[in-house]
Amino acid sequence: MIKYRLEFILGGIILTELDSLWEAIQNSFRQRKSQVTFETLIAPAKPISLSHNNLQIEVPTKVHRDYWEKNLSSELIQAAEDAGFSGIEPHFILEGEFDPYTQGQSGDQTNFEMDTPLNPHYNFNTFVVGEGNKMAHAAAFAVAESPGQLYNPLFIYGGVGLGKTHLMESIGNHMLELNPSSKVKYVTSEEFTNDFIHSIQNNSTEKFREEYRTLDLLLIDDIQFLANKEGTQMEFFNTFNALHDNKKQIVMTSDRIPNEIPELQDRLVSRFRWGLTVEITPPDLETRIAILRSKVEEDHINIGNDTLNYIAGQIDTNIRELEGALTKVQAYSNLSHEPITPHLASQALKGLQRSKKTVVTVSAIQKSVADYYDITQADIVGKKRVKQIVVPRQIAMYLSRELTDYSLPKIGKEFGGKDHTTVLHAIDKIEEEMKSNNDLNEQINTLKAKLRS
Ligand SMILES: Nc1ncnc2c1ncn2[C@@H]1O[C@H](COP(=O)(O)OP(=O)(O)OP(=O)(O)O)[C@@H](O)[C@H]1O
Repeated sequence: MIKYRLEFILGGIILTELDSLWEAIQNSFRQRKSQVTFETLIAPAKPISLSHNNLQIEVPTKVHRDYWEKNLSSELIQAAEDAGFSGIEPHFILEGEFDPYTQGQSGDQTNFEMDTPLNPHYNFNTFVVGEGNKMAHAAAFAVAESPGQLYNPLFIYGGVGLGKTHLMESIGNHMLELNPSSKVKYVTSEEFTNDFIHSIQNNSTEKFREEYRTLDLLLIDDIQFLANKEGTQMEFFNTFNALHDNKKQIVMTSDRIPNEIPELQDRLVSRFRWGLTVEITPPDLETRIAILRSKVEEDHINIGNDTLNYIAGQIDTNIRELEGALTKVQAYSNLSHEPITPHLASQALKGLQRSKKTVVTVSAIQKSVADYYDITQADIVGKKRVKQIVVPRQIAMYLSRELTDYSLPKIGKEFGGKDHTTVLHAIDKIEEEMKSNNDLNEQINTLKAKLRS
């Protein structure tokens, strides 16, 4: 089961996002439910995988599944959100129902054979096209129709929760629809890294290469996390070349353009720019309303246009947050037994400030801080220990915590793979210094204002 987890190997210690999420969910239920409920109905559930907000949970019986679906789902989503994982979608699977072989996955210990299955919901039909994503959508569709022929690689970049993964997986699903025997693989760059590390540990690099270099379509998500990973970059370079030489399609996503990815080898940067680089920008109001409308129609939820307009007006950047807001309103209505109206939505979304945090990306913060202190973004995410760089780096970490929803480990990763304790230490240092240093307060306020404008 552990094979399906997202693993982050840091100096021999394996931390999983899934573990920390599950622990937070369990703690929340432990506090709020009676001991007997917890032990009988909650504790037997086991997390299986977390992939792009899709949380798969295994339960032993149908009774458990019904109970989780009817009584615990909303609380689970809220507990996850409180722990910094917004927009989690739980799926419950009966024990024994999940068969890795039927998922096209082998049962041996070699991690690279464990593909993350494509999410069937992520297809072109469910993707709402608007001003901010129409170019990316057109390019993705063209690539899905003629893989390897037009834009290779296709590089999609943009802020958090704007639909990069949805679009990328749509290419995979469309291609499989047109040609079911195509060999399609979706991985995050972290999964690629872990697969590679496992293949070295298991003396199976040949198998790894065979797996990756014979694909028709490689979808690789969040490529920015290849930053600082020399060995994996080299392997990816060779994988890229093998696929490209054979006219096999490569699609990548990132939160920034290739040359802004810190410590990415120049030869990779130049290859990433061989094809087409397209941006997804935050949706305008009309698109946000259209996304909400399509979601309620799909889920057969009865919500009036005035409420949808209200919700879309409240969340103006991140589509994952937008979907989370809709779920929150529904949950609020279910719990209070009141119909969904704009007034109820305003009550349900009272604590919205958290959502608005994600307006700014960590990369934008790093860039602003670097510009402000006249150093480079690479300095900010690098390892240099001189004071002129260390303090701005700590300020950037502090602002990342203040202005985004990122957890400490996630912030650490954005800063060249630093440990979460380093991030915590930086934040503590800045907070302490701010108590007595007016200049620093002023600088931080200026940066905040700039980033929020
Ligand atoms: N244009 C769209 N139409 C319909 N749904 C969308 C659209 N864009 C995004 N979504 C939905 O918003 C949610 C977040 O999208 P997705 O995970 O693809 O974002 P992302 O850009 O990959 O985020 P991250 O940067 O965190 O990886 C998903 O549930 C997705 O289906």
